[in-house]
Amino acid sequence: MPTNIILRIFFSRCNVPESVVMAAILRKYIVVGGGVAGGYAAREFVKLGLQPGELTIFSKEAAAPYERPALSKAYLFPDAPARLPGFHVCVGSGGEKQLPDWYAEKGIELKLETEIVKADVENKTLTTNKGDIYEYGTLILATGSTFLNLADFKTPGADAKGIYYLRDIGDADKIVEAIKASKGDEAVVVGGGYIGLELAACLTMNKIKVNMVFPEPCLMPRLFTPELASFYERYYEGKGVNIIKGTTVTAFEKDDNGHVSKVLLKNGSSVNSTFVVVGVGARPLLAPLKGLIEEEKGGFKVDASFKTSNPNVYAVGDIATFPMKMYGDSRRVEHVDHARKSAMQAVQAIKAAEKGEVVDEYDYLPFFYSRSFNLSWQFYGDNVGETVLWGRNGAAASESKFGAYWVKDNKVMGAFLEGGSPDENKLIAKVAREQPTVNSTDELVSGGLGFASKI
Ligand SMILES: Cc1cc2nc3c(=O)[nH]c(=O)nc-3n(C[C@H](O)[C@H](O)[C@H](O)COP(=O)(O)OP(=O)(O)OC[C@H]3O[C@@H](n4cnc5c(N)ncnc54)[C@H](O)[C@@H]3O)c2cc1C
Ligand SMILES: NC(=O)c1ccc[n+]([C@@H]2O[C@H](COP(=O)([O-])OP(=O)(O)OC[C@H]3O[C@@H](n4cnc5c(N)ncnc54)[C@H](O)[C@@H]3O)[C@@H](O)[C@H]2O)c1
Ligand SMILES: O=C1O[C@H]([C@@H](O)CO)C(O)=C1O
Repeated sequence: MPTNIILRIFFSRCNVPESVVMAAILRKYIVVGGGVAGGYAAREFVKLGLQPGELTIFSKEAAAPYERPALSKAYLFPDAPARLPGFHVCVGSGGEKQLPDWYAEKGIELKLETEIVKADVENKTLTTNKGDIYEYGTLILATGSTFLNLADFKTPGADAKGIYYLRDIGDADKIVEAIKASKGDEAVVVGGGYIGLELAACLTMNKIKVNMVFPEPCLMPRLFTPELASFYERYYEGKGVNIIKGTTVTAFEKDDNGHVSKVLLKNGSSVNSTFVVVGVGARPLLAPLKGLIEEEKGGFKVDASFKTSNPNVYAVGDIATFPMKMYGDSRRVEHVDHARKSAMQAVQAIKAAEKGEVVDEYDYLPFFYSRSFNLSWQFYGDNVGETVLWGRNGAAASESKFGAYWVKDNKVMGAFLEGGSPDENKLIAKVAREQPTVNSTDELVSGGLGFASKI
């Protein structure tokens, strides 16, 4: 038994408080969560000046921070799949690859496979699952999200073997093994959001017949309009994906070994399948600070520098509900671009505060994207108001570019582009940022990308 635990048992019997027993390890900065935001926060600390021993990062995962988006894309490719160390942060945004040695060289303590299980914001301490107690000067929470599990919805048979979820590299490795083991059986992908879209493509690329099941009338309902969705649905069907819309899974049947054998649907039909991937949404991970910090819209409420209701605690990435300056409201965003930028903003704010300075408010332009098969789309801004599609027929015929603008009160609020080059994507980002006024939507339809190039 480790000495600290023996000591704790001894002192607890003498009624001595734990905080007196355990000398806390003091750190100027602590980051809880070694995902995307954790990795980008580390880089920003180094950039702005960090002394060895000032920063500890805790991660439940065994791998140093990596670019999570790769897991539902190149990690699952049949040929030349991406593997670590190839996609450690910050390569996803064109930065240096931070291997574990990078953290050691910079004097950063990277505690992998270490979960923070308890927090005390009054004494500014954190307790790890190994029983160590750390005391922070400033804490950055970057714990991200976890997947919603069908077992949480009490779907019968949801505990069957052969049902997979995807959040981290361990999950991705299980899917890779299942792909290798699959012998011509059909797969079911549950959910028509990001995971559904990207996993249906990856499994198909691995020559697995995919049935996609989702409750909405069209794919990617969070963003796509029915017309946009119909292009992607037709494209996927052309690749052999069977799309089953407007229904959900009611139960999974198992074989004698407890392995999934059949997926039963609410519409009365069923699919014989031994391989199921579920992507039905995510839930932000607020533990172990839940209850200790003010919440809003399901996340920790932060100001424009990502400071929470506790002045020593910042929250970034998926778990932060932040003021969206452009739209005058507050939002939580579960996308990588925001994870990177919010982490950088928080570190800049922390360092500025030490000098009695303040940073500019976070002024975020929402940016979402996905890649699957030979498709690649980007969206910037706010998907509110009327949607104006351009170039759509050309796209269906030749895979040439097409896009959409969202217009509200005569202002272009959002812009979408399929198949854009980096420069073209910058053009649509500019439109969403500048929100130009349009008198008639005709100029958007006829102008297409040309409209964006004039802004
Ligand atoms: C498969 C997949 C693909 C994606 N693809 C895209 C994409 O293409 N484009 C896009 O914009 N977004 C994408 N996203 C979303 C994007 O990856 C997330 O928004 C982003 O990773 C959030 O960063 P984060 O640092 O807040 O959380 P995460 O990157 O999830 O990191 C959180 C880390 O904290 C750890 N942790 C949690 N609790 C504790 C604790 N108590 N103690 C210690 N460690 C803890 C977790 O294990 C994890 O390592 C994808 C997400 C997934 C799951
Ligand atoms: N390219 C990207 O940005 C990207 C890629 C992968 C994952 N992610 C992130 O990972 C997280 C998880 O992604 P996701 O795709 O699971 O979430 P999502 O919110 O994108 O999609 C959830 C989908 O689940 C479906 N659904 C909901 N309840 C259901 C039910 N009971 N039965 C069947 N289907 C149901 C719906 O079709 C819904 O669109 C999100 O935070 C997402 O932003 C992002
Ligand atoms: O942002 C991203 O980072 C990874 C990859 O580019 C890292 O090499 C990926 O697939 C993204 O979409």
